[in-house]
Amino acid sequence: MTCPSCWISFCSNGCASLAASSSSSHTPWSCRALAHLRTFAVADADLLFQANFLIAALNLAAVSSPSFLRLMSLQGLSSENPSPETLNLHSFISSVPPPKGLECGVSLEMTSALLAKDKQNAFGLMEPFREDKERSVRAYGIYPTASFFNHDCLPNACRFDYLDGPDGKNTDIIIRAIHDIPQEREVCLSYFPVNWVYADRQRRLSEDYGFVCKCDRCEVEKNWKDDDDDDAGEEEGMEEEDGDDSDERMNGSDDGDFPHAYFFVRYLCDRENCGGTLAPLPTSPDGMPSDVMECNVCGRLRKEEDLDGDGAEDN
Ligand SMILES: C[S@@+](CC[C@H](N)C(=O)[O-])C[C@H]1O[C@@H](n2cnc3c(N)ncnc32)[C@H](O)[C@@H]1O
Repeated sequence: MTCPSCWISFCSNGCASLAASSSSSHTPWSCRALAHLRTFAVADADLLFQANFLIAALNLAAVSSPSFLRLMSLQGLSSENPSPETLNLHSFISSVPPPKGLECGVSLEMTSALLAKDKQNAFGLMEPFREDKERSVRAYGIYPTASFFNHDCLPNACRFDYLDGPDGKNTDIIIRAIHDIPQEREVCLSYFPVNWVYADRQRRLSEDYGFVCKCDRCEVEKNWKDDDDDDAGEEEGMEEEDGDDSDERMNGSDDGDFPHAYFFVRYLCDRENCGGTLAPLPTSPDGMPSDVMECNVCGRLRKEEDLDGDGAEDN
């Protein structure tokens, strides 16, 4: 179903009327802004996503001031030297009359801060996994509570979503522990697939999140030669590891150069082109932990005892 004013598509009439309700995403203001966006020369798809984010964020100021303030409280500051893309997006958004609640207009500082919050906090919900095709992002969302999770290149929790699952249109995300987490240990996610090599991880963390990662894994991998790095996430490299001593390696007590082999063998999905992370299904209603692991990308289920030879957990 297509909105006749801005030409945005909805999956059904119900979805369109929900979006058009007074407290939701498709208000008269956002419809006008989206129509204006169609006439504005936006250079590429990434800028278009960001322009859509700015419209959704500013619309939030009109429909729910507490939600907008919550968004503004998330990590991500305006830049002192805005990029040409930020200037371009600001020139678009400031050419739309501001929404209710922001009558004094949208400053360059606010545009820049909103874009930083988007970059540092948005979760990309992916289209369903297919072995023969690289997945692309299906939707972006900001989940302000989940935004508090910091990153670790060997995370102890991971995110599941079921956007195209049996319930349909389910935009919830679920964070599950990958293994038992010792008391007082921080719960961390990986902001991208765990099998990315050191250089790619550092680049993404520096460009999009503004920090240099010094986690245990990076401290080991920064000393690897480039060709070692290329092998890090590949199955051959992992399969060469002997499962019997991998607990010791995970604890860093081995002087080998792949102390995280245990994590890769046990918690990385080995399905072709998947790269997902495995975590146990939720506990049963009577509190019994599940021994079935689910992949957060392809959804494959596997019994814990089938994952490796020793079946032991170190935490
Ligand atoms: C989604 S937020 C995470 C929560 C944030 N630390 C907070 O207090 O609101 C992402 C930002 O947290 C910081 N961050 C996350 N993981 C980090 C890490 N391992 N080391 C340093 N900073 C990290 C970076 O500033 C990053 O841009």
